[in-house]
Amino acid sequence: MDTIKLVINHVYDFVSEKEILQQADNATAANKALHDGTRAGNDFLGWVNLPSSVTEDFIRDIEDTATALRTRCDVVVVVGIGGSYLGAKAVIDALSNSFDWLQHERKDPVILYAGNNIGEDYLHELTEYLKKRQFGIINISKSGTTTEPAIAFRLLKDLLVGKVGKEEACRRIVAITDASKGALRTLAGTEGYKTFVIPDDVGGRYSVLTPVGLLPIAVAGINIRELLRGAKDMEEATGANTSYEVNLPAIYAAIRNELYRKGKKIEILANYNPKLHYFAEWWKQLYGESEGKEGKGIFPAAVDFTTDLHSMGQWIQEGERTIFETVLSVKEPKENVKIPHDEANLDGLNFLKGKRVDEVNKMAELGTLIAHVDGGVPNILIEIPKLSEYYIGQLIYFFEKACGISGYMLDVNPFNQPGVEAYKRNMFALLEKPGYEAETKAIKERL
Ligand SMILES: O=P(O)(O)OC[C@H]1O[C@](O)(CO)[C@@H](O)[C@@H]1O
Repeated sequence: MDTIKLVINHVYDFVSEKEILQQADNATAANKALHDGTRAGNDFLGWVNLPSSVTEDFIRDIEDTATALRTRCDVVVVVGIGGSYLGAKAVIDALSNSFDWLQHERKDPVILYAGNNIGEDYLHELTEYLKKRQFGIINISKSGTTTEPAIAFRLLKDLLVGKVGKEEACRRIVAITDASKGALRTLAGTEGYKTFVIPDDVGGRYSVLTPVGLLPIAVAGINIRELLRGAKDMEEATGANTSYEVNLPAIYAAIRNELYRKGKKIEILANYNPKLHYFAEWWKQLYGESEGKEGKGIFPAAVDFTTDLHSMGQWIQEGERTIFETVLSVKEPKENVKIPHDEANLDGLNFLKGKRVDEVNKMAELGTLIAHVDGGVPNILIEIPKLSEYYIGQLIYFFEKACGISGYMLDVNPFNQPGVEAYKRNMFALLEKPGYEAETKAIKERL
């Protein structure tokens, strides 16, 4: 299999090859536990064999539903928060034209997002824009009760029904939720929306290869078969019996845990391609919710280079030495743009004339890697041959698998997120939600 590559020699000044090899048993046992279901969170392991268990009927259903939405709508709004939108946005942004929404003669609908914040102006501006568009909605919530998407959906549904009537609105709304529980499942049943199920044993942040990610991605005109093929190849290459030396997620998980033990408490995911910005946002949720608990866990941060070399670059080079970097390096861009000659040469850059822009980017990448390692920042490099459905599929499964292994190596349950409830309880108490009377009284006394 042609594959993404893991380059680890730039951590050797901080973690030796021997120390990495010493983690073989630990990492392999953690990987095996994900397959055998013998550790905490074993009711959330549906993602492990997901790519290889997808059926042709399922893919057709997704593709047909996507075609129906594409036929009826110029704009499709994906309503969801956290794992219910980040995976789709990560893949769509990685594989689309950066100026997609400005293209006039489009064959694919514009994909917009709502329900991932409670910004009043955002919702107003979105609904104003949609008034003039033929739009549809993919409403995604595993629990079916999350406040942010529920508020956005109320507004968008009212707008759509008012604009095209109940019957046509029903054809343009798809609900993706739990098989039987939650408000969204009930609503979809009453209204007769087309629905897809988020499997019980797949948590939100591991759900990009379920309808949660696949439907919006297919609506955007991206080939989900290739995405799944990439993920499936990575699933096969990282099975329970794969030996540690060639099991990329196991090695990545082991290194980051060794670095953490040595005081590297923050991992910065860096990219040199602006299309990967949201991939890092997806990754941040995956690792942050999975590992940040019981007073433990690497803090996942992200930067877009070279943009952020002109802002965060100073901190990374010379700030507190508690960080390491994982760099996403795309080998081959899709296009070929050469730097032109300039007669006046006022910027002194004629020495670059005729060179590809990517050559400059690659030298910035290499120069940064050397500088950061010299400055005490270990670097892990993930080489991606090109931004395609196939390699993004590999990368998704690679990071999911590594996250499960890493969480088990850290000795936490990587599949729960109890801490997220704290803000919700306070918000509901402050909003005087029925049933929260005691909490309302208690919190108001603290104000
Ligand atoms: O799909 P739901 O149930 O609306 O949840 C959305 C997100 O909210 C969280 O549950 C945290 O509150 C995430 O884990 C999840 O991805």
